Amino acid sequence: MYSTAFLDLPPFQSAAGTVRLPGSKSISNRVLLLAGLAAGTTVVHDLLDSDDTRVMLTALETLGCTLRRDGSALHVTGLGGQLQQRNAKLFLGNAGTAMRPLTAALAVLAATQGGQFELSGVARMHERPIGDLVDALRQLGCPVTDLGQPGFPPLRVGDSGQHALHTERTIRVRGDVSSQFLTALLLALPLVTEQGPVTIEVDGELISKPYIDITLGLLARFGIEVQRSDYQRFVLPQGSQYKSPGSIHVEGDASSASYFVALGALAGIDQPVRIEGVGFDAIQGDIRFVEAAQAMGAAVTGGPGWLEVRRGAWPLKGITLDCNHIPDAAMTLAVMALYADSPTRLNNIASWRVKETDRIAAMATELRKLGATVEEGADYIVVQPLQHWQAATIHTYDDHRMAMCLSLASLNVLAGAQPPCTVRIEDPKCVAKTFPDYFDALFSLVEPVAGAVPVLAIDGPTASGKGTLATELAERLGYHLLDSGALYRATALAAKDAGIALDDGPALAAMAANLDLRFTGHDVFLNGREITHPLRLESTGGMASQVSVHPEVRQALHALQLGFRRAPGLVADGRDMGTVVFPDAPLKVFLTASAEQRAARRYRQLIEKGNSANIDSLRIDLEARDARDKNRAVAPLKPAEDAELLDNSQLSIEDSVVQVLNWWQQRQPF
Ligand SMILES: Nc1ncnc2c1ncn2[C@@H]1O[C@H](COP(=O)(O)OP(=O)(O)OP(=O)(O)O)[C@@H](O)[C@H]1O
Ligand SMILES: Nc1ccn([C@H]2C[C@H](O)[C@@H](COP(=O)(O)O)O2)c(=O)n1
Repeated sequence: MYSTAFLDLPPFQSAAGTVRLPGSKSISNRVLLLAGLAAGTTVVHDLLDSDDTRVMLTALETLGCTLRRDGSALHVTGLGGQLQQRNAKLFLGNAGTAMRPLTAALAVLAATQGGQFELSGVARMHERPIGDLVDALRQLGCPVTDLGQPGFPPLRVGDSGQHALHTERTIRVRGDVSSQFLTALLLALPLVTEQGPVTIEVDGELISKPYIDITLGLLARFGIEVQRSDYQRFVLPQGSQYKSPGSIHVEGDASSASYFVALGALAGIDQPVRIEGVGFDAIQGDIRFVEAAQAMGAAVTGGPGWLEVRRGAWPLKGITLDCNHIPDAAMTLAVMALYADSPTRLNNIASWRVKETDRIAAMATELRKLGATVEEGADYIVVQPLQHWQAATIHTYDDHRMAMCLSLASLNVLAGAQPPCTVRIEDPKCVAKTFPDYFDALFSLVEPVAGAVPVLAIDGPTASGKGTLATELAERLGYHLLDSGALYRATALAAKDAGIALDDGPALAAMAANLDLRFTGHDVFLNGREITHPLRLESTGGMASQVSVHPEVRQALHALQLGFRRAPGLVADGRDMGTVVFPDAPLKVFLTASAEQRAARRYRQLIEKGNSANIDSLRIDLEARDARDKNRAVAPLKPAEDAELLDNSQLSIEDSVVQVLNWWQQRQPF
C-alpha cells in the first residue's frame, strides 16, 4: 500500500494481464455480522482485509465473538444471539456496512437483554445519515439516543433496561436514501421473531435493490428465508434462527472489478485484462456494471469467477444510464466518459451525495481539474468527452473510489493527450477502505508511455549520503529504489567467491551478466546466500570500485539497472545515474560533502554498527576510491551537465530531502 502524501501516476498506454480481486466489502461485512450473531463457528474464506472489515472484526471481538485465523480462512465463533458484553464503545471508522447493521443488531439485543452500546466513527461518518434507521428502531421500541446531531452518528443504543419490543407492528423504513437501513433491519430482526413473524415495509422507492438481494441471499445461507413482496414488504418468519452454514466463501468485489473492466475497455488493446474472483455468476449487483461498460464499447467475455475485457468500440460511446442499481460502480463510468465520443449522463445517483463524501460534487470538481466539462445536478452528472487534457492533482476526499476511479485518467494518451499527462493522486492510502493493494495491481497491468516513468538520479562520491537520501526520497514519493553501487558490490563478492581476478574485465562481465541477485526488503541474496552484511563492508566498496572500471562490466550491468525503472517511478543512486544510465531523468542531483565530513559520517556509521574503524585510514581509503571513480575512462564520477549540485556538509538529512523534493516539485506540471 502507498502511504505517501501523494502518488504520481505516469501516463500509461496499454494494459494486459491478470488481476485477482480482493473479497467483496458488502459480502464480507454482512457475513461477519451474521457469523457473529449465529451460534457455532463459521469458517470464512477469502474475506476482504481492509479498513472497513477491520473495524467490523474489532467490534465483533469487543462484543465477545472469537476470531481465529487459519491461513487465508477466518474462523468466527458467534454469540448465538446472546450478549456476552452489555456495555461497549465501538469505533467504526467510515464503514457504513458496519455502522448501520451493528446499530440495528445492538439496538435489538440491548433492548431485549439489557445493555448499552455507543457507536461512533470518523468525522465524515458523523455526517452520514442514519435517522431513518433510528426511526425504525424506535418504532420497534428500542431506546436510541443521539450523542451528536440528531439523525447522525454517534449514537447510544439501549439504556441497560430490558424492553418488550413491538414486533407485532409493521416496521416502516425509508428506502430512498440508503438501502443499508433496510439491510440493517433484515440482518437484525431475525433476533426478535420468537413471538411471531416480523414485517418490514419500505416507504418510498427502494434504491440499490441489488444490495438487498445480497442481504437476502446471505440470510438464506444462514438459514433465514425472508418472504419478499416486490421490494416493498419483507416478512421474517416466526422462529427465524441464524444457522451457520459451516463455511462460506466471499466472492471478489464487483465494485472493485469496475476499475479493471474499465482498464480493459480503454487499454486492453492487444491482450485482454483478465479479472479473477468475480464473474457472470456474481451475487453482487455491481456485476451489472459490465453491461454499462459493454454499452460504452467494452468487449467482455466471462464465466463463473472470471471476466476478460478488451477494447471494443474506440473511442468509447457516450451513454445515458439510470445508475440506481450500480451506485458505487457507476462512478467508474464518469471517468470512462472522458474517453467517449459523446456526452455521458448518469441519472438517479442521489445516493452519491451521502457516501464517503459528496461524490457528485467531488467527481465534478476533480474531472474539471483534468480539463473536462461537467454538469452536475441533485441526482445526476453529465460528463463531456475530454480533448484538451491537463495534468492535475486529484484530491480524494478520504474516498477510496475517488482515488481508484480517477487513476483511470492516467490513460489520457489514449484519448490523444499531448503531451501525455501525469495524474497526481493525493492520499493514495484511502484505497485501504476496500482495496489496499489497488495501485500495485494497477501497476502490474499497465504499460507506461515510453520514457514516461520518471527517474530521480542521485550521484556523488563515497559516503556523501546518497543512499540515505535516495531511500528517504523513494519512501516519500512511493517510488522504487535502485542502489546501483550494490550491483557492483555484489559483482565483486561474486568474483571473490568464484576466484576471478578483479582486473579480468571479460571474466567479470560474463559473471555480472548472469548475477543471481535478489533484494528482499532490506536483505540481499547472491546465488541464494544472504550477503546483506558483507555487501556493506568498506572492503567490498573498495573491490566494487575496482570492478567498476571495466567497460564490459558496466555494460553487463546496464540492462539490469534499466529494469528498475518501473511505474510509478524510480530513485536511483550511484556514480553515473544521471550521466549514463538515466540521461533523461527529469531531476539529477550531484551530492557532495567535504572529505572530512564524509570520513566522520562513515566512521560513526561503522561504530554504530559495532565495527571497529579508524577515521584517518577511512579518509585515505575514501579519497583513493573517489580518485579511482573519477578518473576511470568509462562513466567516471562527475556531475551531469544539467545536475543540481547539493553540498550537504552543513545540512541535516531532512534539509537535503526537503531541498531535493522542492527541486522535484518544480519539475512537475501541477
Ligand atoms: N546530510 C547528512 N548529514 C549527516 N549525516 C548524513 C547526511 N547524509 C547522510 N548521512 C550519514 O552518512 C552516512 C553515510 O551515508 P550513506 O551510506 O547514505 O552514503 P552513500 O553516499 O550512499 O555511501 P556509499 O557511496 O558508500 O554507498 C550514514 O550514516 C548517514 O546517516
Ligand atoms: N553507478 C555506480 C555505482 C557504483 N559504482 C562503483 C564505484 C563505487 O566506489 C562502488 C561502490 O559503490 P557504493 O555502494 O559505495 O555507492 O561501485 C559505479 O561505478 N557506478
